[in-house]
Amino acid sequence: MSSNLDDGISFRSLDIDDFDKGYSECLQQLTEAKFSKSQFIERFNQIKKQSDTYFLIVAVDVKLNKIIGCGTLFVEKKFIRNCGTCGHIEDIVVNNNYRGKNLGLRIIEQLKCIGSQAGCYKLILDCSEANVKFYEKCKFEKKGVQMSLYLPTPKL
Ligand SMILES: CC(=O)SCCNC(=O)CCNC(=O)[C@H](O)C(C)(C)COP(=O)(O)OP(=O)(O)OC[C@H]1O[C@@H](n2cnc3c(N)ncnc32)[C@H](O)[C@@H]1OP(=O)(O)O
Repeated sequence: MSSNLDDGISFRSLDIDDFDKGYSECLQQLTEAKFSKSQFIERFNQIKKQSDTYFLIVAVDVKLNKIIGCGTLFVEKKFIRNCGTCGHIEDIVVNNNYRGKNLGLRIIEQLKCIGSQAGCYKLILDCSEANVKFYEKCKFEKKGVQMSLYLPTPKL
């Protein structure tokens, strides 16, 4: 998966070299996302083994060779809906300096396309009220209520 309109931004799958291109820094504009290079490589390799389940894409400023946006599609195989497949959109972020140029929209378009090819009957996501308008522009509609329960995580 790779696409490049003539604006110096390319879209492609996350690569093992992307730690050095600012993947963590990009994610830090969404939430806490500090991890070492070895943690990145370990997690990257775990994800890579499930290549029909995890689709992580990045937007790259080609001139700077720097990651300026990213997004994830997680594909869930279900029993309901005739053993249907549901896509979960996660961790969408565009670098501050590149917002408002339709990059977020283009990341979502890429994930929609991947979801469609993976046979998803729907794509769902959780977001804050502040991002509702953005996702409506991406043709999502408000449905249901988001609920969370944070669990104590074991120290590894
Ligand atoms: C499932 C999740 O991951 S939820 C978490 C979402 N990510 C974050 O909150 C991280 C911080 N925010 C960001 O990274 C960015 O602001 C994003 C990803 C939400 C949007 O990315 P951008 O590249 O700036 O959005 P983009 O330019 O593609 O906007 C598309 C349209 O939505 C509109 N839009 C974007 N954000 C907003 C907003 N917060 N409120 C209202 N409209 C918005 C734009 O004006 C544009 O409309 P237009 O086509 O009429 O001009």
